[in-house]
Amino acid sequence: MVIAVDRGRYTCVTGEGRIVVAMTARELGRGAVVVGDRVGLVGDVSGQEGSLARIVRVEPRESVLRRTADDDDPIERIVVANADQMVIVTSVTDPEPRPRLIDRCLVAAFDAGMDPLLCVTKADLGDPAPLLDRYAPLDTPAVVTSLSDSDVPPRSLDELHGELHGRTSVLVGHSGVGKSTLVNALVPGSDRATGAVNVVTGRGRHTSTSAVALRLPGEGWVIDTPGIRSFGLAHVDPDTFIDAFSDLAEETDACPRGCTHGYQEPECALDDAVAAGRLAPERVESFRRLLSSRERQAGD
Ligand SMILES: Nc1nc2c(ncn2[C@@H]2O[C@H](COP(=O)(O)OP(=O)(O)OP(=O)(O)O)[C@@H](O)[C@H]2O)c(=O)[nH]1
Repeated sequence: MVIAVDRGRYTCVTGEGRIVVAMTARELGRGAVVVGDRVGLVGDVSGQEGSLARIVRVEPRESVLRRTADDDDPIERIVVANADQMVIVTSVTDPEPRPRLIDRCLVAAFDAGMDPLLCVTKADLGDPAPLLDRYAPLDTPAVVTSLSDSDVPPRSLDELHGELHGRTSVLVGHSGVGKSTLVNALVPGSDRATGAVNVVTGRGRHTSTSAVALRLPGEGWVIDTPGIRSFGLAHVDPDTFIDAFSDLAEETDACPRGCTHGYQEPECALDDAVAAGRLAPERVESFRRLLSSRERQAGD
């Protein structure tokens, strides 16, 4: 399994737990291997210092998390392969929660076939309830954490450990929400700032812009990703956005045929549901905003 990628060097962990650094065989092409990939290695797989193996095969992926930098960006990046859970990390404050980014992550998780988990951090700095309430109508599980010095040991991590156990979970979120802090608490000694990437570069600082996978104590993997500002969805058909808004999707059964549920729809059942108090207006607004921000393009 590939656990880190940095400047053409791929850090892999073998079935026996050996760390092997590899390059890719030329015929695989550039960018063919990402963190989370299961690969076939040949050559020097001793893992000894200075050794370099070669990746000659990438096993079929069970899932692929993609994103584009912007909604109109044709270049699609694969963030990780083979993750089965997306942990959407968002802080109560500092930085403020960004529901539109959360919604985008939910759409991306749905598209990739991953189970979403909401992780609300920095609960010591404010009340997580408003954010949790907003997402309560979805069936998305949520955990709350607070890792301040005054809350030692952080009891709340038990619940997160439970949700991550035995799974391959990718953490996504805006820069500064506390992903690295979480990883350091979840994987003792991981020293995220100098983590697996250090093995590759020999440098003291985490300089990679790609994801890094860390083995959880017990069973499972957690994959930390660099903080993101946006989650472009150029690769997702807007007709499927509604599927990630399961609270809204139920109501749209009553919509006229062909209704896109967007701002301009005269008879959309979402408006009736808001008027009747069954849906929060901000949830519908969130969905419509997302829909309108993503103009239709050829191939949708
Ligand atoms: N009060 C409080 N501060 C926290 C908590 N979690 C993280 N922080 C602080 O928030 C800041 C950002 O945390 P990081 O873990 O570096 O955030 P990140 O999401 O990894 O950020 P990027 O590396 O930019 O993606 C640090 O100063 C942490 O000490 C928390 O639960 N409570």
